[in-house]
Amino acid sequence: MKALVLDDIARSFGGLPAVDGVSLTAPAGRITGLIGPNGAGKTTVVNMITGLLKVTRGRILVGDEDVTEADAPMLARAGVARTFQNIRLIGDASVLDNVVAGFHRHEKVGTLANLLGLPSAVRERRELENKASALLERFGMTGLAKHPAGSLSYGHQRRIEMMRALAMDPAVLLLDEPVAGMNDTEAHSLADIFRSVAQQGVAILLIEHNMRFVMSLCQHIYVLASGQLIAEGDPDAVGQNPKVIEAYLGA
Ligand SMILES: Nc1ncnc2c1ncn2[C@@H]1O[C@H](COP(=O)(O)OP(=O)(O)OP(=O)(O)O)[C@@H](O)[C@H]1O
Repeated sequence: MKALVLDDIARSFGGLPAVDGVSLTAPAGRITGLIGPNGAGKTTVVNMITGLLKVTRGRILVGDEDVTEADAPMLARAGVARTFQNIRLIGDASVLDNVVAGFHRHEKVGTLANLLGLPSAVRERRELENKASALLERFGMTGLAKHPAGSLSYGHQRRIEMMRALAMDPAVLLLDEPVAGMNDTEAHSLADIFRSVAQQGVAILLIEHNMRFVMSLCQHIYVLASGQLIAEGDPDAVGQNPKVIEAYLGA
C-alpha cells in the first residue's frame, strides 16, 4: 500500500503562479478530497501529478518513489491511474473491449503474438476478458458488455472510464470530477464503489468542486483557492471554516 504525497509543489504560467506551494498526503485506504472554486488550481495539480505539466518546484512521491519527473509509463508502473474531466473512451468499441484496453499495463504477451493469434495471446486475451467481466459485474454493467461504449448514457460512460482506471490495479487513483453531470442517485451509487475501492487499500484523491459530494465521501479534505491551500480537515471543520465559505461565495 502506498500514499500519494505532494511536497510543496508549484507551477506558474508566464510568471503567474497557478499553484503555489501545495503539500498534501492522500493515504492508502482513504478517500482524500481536494476542493476549490473555479480556477483554484485543481486541474493544474492533477496535471502535475500525472506528468502532463512539469512542476516549477516541489516533489511528488508515490510511496517511497519520487515520481516528480516521471513519464506516463513510469507513472503507470508506480501504480498511478486517473480519470479525466472529459470522458475519453473508444466510442465504437464495446464496453468490454474498452475495459480490456485498460489492462494494457499488465499485458505480458507481445503485439506480434497478438497479431499472429498465437495460443499464448488467445489465452491472455481470455484472462483479460474474464477480469474485465468481473469489473463489469461490480459496476452493474454485465448486460451492456457488448454495446458500443459511445452509445451509452453519460453515467454509464463515466463508469466505463472508472473500470478502465481500476483495470490497472492502481495504488493511487485520481478522480477528476467523477460525478460531474450526474444526478444524485447516480452519484450515490458511484460513491459506494469509490468506498469499496479505497477499502482495498487504494489511495484515492478526489478532485471536485461539488462540495456536498466531497463532504459525504471524504474523511479529510484539502481546500485550494488561488493556487494555495487555505484549509484542511474533516468535512465539518472545513464546511464551517470562514475562509472556505468566503472563497466559495466569492467565486
Ligand atoms: N495552460 C495554461 N496556461 C495559462 N494559464 C493556465 C493554464 N492552465 C491553467 N491556467 C491558469 O491557472 C489557474 C488555475 O487553473 P485550473 O484549471 O488548474 O483551476 P481549477 O481549479 O481546475 O478550475 P476548474 O474547477 O474551473 O476546472 C487559472 O487561473 C488558469 O487560468
